[in-house]
Amino acid sequence: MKNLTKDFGSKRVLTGVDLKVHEGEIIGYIGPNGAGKSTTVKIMLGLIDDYFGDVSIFGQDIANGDSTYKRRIGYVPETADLYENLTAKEYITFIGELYGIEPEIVEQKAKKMVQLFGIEDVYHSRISSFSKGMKQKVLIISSLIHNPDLLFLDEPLSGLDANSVMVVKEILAKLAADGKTIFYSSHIMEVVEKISHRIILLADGKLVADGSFEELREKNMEGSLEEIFNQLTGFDKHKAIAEEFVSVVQRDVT
Ligand SMILES: Nc1ncnc2c1ncn2[C@@H]1O[C@H](COP(=O)(O)OP(=O)(O)OP(=O)(O)O)[C@@H](O)[C@H]1O
Repeated sequence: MKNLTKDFGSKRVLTGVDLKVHEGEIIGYIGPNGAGKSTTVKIMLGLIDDYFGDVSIFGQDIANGDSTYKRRIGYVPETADLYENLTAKEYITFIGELYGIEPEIVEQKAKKMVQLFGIEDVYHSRISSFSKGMKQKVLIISSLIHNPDLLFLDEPLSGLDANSVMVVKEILAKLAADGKTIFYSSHIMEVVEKISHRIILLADGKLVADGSFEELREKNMEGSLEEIFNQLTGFDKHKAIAEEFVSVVQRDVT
């Protein structure tokens, strides 16, 4: 991205973002609510096209009208509209076929991936009957079924149990070792700290930090990523806010 700038009406939500990402990197993509993370991801996915600046993916300017680069991208959105009337099998094979995979191949892959995620019992059930974690597994499988080179994950572990979290973390490490590039957006700093090779912090539409966790710590920032996040975003009021909030909760309601 070069000088990426985006306005929604009169509001500037991204201001001159410059970013170069390499193959095999797991990028912890973090920032306060409303910082502009989803907006940058949507621009890279081609879902928002009226922006200023340049965005190139796989060496190609995404504004050149050729959208074939999207075939090499996988995406787990924070909130997804799954077609819940479909069964897991129908949904995953539908997504796979949209990416141009042969039906027999997508079915074989889907069956095996569902089995590895421990949801084979509900493979033929409608997604509407699934728990949150089961839906999340369907989303993760769908994002990977076409073996993408670039992955955008927004709170991908949401709703997953502790065992499944371990499996997904291992999958991401393995994919990155195989040269896949992963944008990992999350507000769970402990996980971002552990899995990211590089952490990028966006605040108020600007890039305010970029480096490995160790590099961020060396730059006079102490403690965990959560504490570094607090320092970089100038936030130290959590206790005062919590106290005031509880005092409002406790006000008489009669
Ligand atoms: N379609 C839209 N129309 C107008 N404003 C928008 C639109 N989409 C996003 N915004 C604004 O752009 C800013 C950045 O939003 P964005 O969703 O990119 O933030 P985010 O970093 O992903 O936040 P979160 O962590 O809460 O998901 C916010 O001020 C938001 O209100």
